[in-house]
Amino acid sequence: MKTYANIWQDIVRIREKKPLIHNITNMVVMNATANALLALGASPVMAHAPEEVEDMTGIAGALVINMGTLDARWVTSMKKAALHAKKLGKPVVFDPVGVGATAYRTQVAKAFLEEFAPDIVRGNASEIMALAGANGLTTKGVDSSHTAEAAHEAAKELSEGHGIVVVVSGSTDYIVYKEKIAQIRNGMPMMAQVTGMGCTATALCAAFAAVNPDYFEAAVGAMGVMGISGENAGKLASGPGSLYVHFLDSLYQLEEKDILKGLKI
Ligand SMILES: Nc1ncnc2c1ncn2[C@@H]1O[C@H](COP(=O)(O)OP(=O)(O)O)[C@@H](O)[C@H]1O
Ligand SMILES: Cc1ncsc1CCOP(=O)(O)O
Ligand SMILES: [Mg+2]
Repeated sequence: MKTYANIWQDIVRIREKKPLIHNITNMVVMNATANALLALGASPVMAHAPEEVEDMTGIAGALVINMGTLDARWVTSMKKAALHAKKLGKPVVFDPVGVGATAYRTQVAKAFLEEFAPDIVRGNASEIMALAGANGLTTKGVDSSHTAEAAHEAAKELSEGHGIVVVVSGSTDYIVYKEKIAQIRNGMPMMAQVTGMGCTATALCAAFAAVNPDYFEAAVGAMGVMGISGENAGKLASGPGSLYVHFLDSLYQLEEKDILKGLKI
């Protein structure tokens, strides 16, 4: 199957080009996602001042918009950066963290989706269902209370409605683009007990999108690499703390054979 070769080619490109990934992300995961991008081979920068986001997006290979710790000033920055990225044709990857938990998050996420049609949206099942659904669906916070299986119809609806790639993460990851769907069954359950793993998946989608203009393929690559690295880390970890450390090491040490032998797509 060609998928593994495409993924490996993208990893090689990321390691060679070290694309700058501009992250407007939440305060919980800044360090974790920067480390994961570095371990993969990309070059992260976290910058959210409205005075500089356009300049930063201008020199980046992709933009991550993550609404984990929202406030009004950050929303201004997110919109400015996204508008600029769209103008320049650079990929925008959106993580609607906690959408559905509060009216503010839901309003901001839906407005962002309508206004900018980000190239890739990555969320957990509850978030994708809340983003697609009527105003009624609520989420508990940032963790999912639904299975990814329950959300793939919602993902399809969002993808078709906005012409974007939608990723639902979980025990199986679903990557959806209109009528196309890929399922990845890598990873391990303890990944959900390390904060920032979802945000890391989103950041990796941006790194892959910076080197591969086929954003469906890019998202498949990112989720495959997340899952394989998580699985490899899980073999060495004794709890969430060591899982995180081994995850970074596994990402850094990825070899072609890990993709060839490990990818469950
Ligand atoms: N039960 C599970 N089995 C395997 N992988 C999982 C499981 N739960 C989460 N993951 C993986 O952990 C990463 C984060 O996903 P998830 O926990 O759904 O995101 P979030 O942190 O946004 O809630 C993804 O790469 C996903 O594939
Ligand atoms: C705990 C928390 N609170 C606001 S953002 C955040 C991090 C969420 O990260 P992830 O969705 O990757 O687990
Ligand atoms: Mg999340």
